[in-house]
Amino acid sequence: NRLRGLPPGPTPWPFIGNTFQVPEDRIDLVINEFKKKYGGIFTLWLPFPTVVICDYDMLKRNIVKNGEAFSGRPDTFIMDMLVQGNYGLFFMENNWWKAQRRFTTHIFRSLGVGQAGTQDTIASLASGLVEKIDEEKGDSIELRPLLVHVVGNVIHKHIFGFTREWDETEIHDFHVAINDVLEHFTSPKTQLLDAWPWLAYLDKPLALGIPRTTRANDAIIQNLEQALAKHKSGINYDEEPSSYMDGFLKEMKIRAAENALEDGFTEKQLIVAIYDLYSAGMETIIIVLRFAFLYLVNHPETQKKIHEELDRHVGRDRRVVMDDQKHLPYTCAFLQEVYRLGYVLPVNFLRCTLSDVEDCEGYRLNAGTRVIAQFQSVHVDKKHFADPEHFNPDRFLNSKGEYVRDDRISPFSMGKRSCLGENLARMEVFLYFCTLLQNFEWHTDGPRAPPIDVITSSLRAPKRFTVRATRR
Ligand code: HEM
Repeated sequence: NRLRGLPPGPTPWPFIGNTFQVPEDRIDLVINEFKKKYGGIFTLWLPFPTVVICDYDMLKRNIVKNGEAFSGRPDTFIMDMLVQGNYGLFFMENNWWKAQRRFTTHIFRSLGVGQAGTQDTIASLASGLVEKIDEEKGDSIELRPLLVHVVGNVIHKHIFGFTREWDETEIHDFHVAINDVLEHFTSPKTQLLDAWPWLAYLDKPLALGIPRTTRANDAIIQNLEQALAKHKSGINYDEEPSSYMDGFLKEMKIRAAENALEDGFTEKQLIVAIYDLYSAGMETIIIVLRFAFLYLVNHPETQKKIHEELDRHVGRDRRVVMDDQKHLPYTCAFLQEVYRLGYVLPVNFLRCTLSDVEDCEGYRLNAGTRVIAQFQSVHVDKKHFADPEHFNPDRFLNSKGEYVRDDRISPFSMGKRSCLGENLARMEVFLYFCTLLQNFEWHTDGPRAPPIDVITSSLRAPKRFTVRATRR
């Protein structure tokens, strides 16, 4: 590291670097250990030298203030294997990315994301969810499959223009397949393949899971291609787009007429962009909501306060809307605490520098250096949060009981590559959570609350747990 002018870090092994010192099921915890030893910036060889930035001020100074330089994504073996290159919204690192990101933000806004349109979609799905939970009559329930349907349907509606019924299986099938694809997606072991692609032949001994990943990936692509073919045959180009797919196809047509296809408006890009939106917009939100209910039943005093607040400001008859946030400080503080401890990505997606960075905390990073903006470390940093492992929403209320939004909690990351779906995700989490609390009292399923145990792979989620809900 010294020879290359990189920040210090644990000694790498030849060929494999630090790969086996950062096991994927504890990667966030190991990074926090290295932070104690090396500080807020250090180098891990995975197996390419990768600069990890995990201190709040350092993240602000570099990832945010020098955002453009830190907005690249490296080429990876896994993306080549799955979609034969850097397509889609996550991993595109070329001039297309800006145009694609701008287009997606624009079309989402025109479809009502962050506004009344999406709020209505969520409200209608939430009332279906309440009915489903009612049918259980206080019996033991696992929230996950129910959430797959309602959360999956929101992104499905925005992408395809319609929702699916409870007895249709498409959304659940996608959910199963995407979880297979994501199993080892960001694992340091998978990154070994970036340097040594032939290691793919050692799939079994290295437990890389490649056959399962490719099987699930092929099924997803095939389904999306079929959906696209069906959609194309029914589209009316003269109408306002009612879905992402419509909007994209219309944009393709306009650009073809103007001979301006250079920003990547192709069918291949459409398929992978939908793949990204669908996968990013489903399991992440489900996990946050599951964390919310797990903490809720572990801290019954919080449920009482949220119920009181909802009864006082919303009542039990009208539906909850985003504007209610102003009057629900405790609920907002509770959810911010859930976002703090229930971070969904154990390790952030890889970035790389697009240009030479002369001074990154005293080090010079060449263009193309891999970087991890590890905001999760800040969430549990003692310097920022007293007793960080303890779940305590009160930390986000001031002396007047008002909610204080805290920039140090950044579950959607920061800088130019921060989450594109943040508004949609925050809306879903708030509306689904509040609707379920407005209608039900939540209990542990058994004498003791389920432990706060997590499973970590590319995503970090609570282990399976069940709860009971009784009508209020
Ligand atoms: C609670 C839910 C969610 C969480 C915690 C989350 C978190 C994240 C994080 C940490 C990143 C990586 C940023 C980086 O590289 O620094 C990201 C990127 C992204 N997210 Fe989300 N996300 C969520 C929901 C969504 C939703 C609902 C969508 C879309 C509908 C979405 C679409 C994306 C996309 C497209 C990117 C890539 C952005 C880029 O590279 O320019 N996410 N998200």
